Amino acid sequence: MVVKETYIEGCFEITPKIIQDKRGYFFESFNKKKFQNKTGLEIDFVQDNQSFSEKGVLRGLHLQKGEDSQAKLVSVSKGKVLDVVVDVRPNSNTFGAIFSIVLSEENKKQLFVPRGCAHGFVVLSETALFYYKCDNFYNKEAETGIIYNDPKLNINWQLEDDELIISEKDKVLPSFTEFMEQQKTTT
Ligand SMILES: Cc1cn([C@H]2C[C@H](O)[C@@H](COP(=O)(O)OP(=O)(O)O[C@H]3O[C@H](C)C(=O)[C@H](O)[C@H]3O)O2)c(=O)[nH]c1=O
Repeated sequence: MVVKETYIEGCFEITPKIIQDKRGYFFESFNKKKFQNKTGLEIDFVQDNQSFSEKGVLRGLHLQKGEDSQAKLVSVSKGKVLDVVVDVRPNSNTFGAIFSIVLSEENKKQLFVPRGCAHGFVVLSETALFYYKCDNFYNKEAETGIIYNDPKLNINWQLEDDELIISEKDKVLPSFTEFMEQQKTTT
């Protein structure tokens, strides 16, 4: 597997080694020892999630706060998404950095999203099956996030606004500025 650290500190792009034979292909979608050797991180994933979405669905930008924060290993098993990470860790050397990458059934790439980063994706194919591992449990009370179209972040989601399908919950997420203000009061 090839592991490259992105320009967000602790966020890694992972390309698994695909073993082809006459029957098809095989790859290790996660190997704790190899992951630790390549990233230097010892991760214990405790929850796996899957979500299925139609084209234009945008989920995010989400994260869980405080001790409920989650690192995620995200991938796409069917279809194609644009995956986006925003470093909102106040003390990070890459605070405010935005990294985006296409994850797809075809490229089989994975992205490791460190704790404390906001994460989201938009579906570019007709449908997409999104699969991810988390190193902390879901806690609804700890959920927070940033509105997808925050003017300061100015993320290019590659689709027009009228193509996007967004949950009512995500439509009222705070702005980046409001989110950072909220962080100050809770830490
Ligand atoms: C995340 C989660 C949700 N749920 C329940 C809560 C709702 O009844 C339903 C849908 O939840 P939500 O609309 O928050 O799902 P997404 O919009 O896909 O949320 C995810 O989207 C972005 C991309 C992320 O990175 C996060 O992992 C996660 O927030 O599943 C659970 O039961 N367990 C869970 O771990």
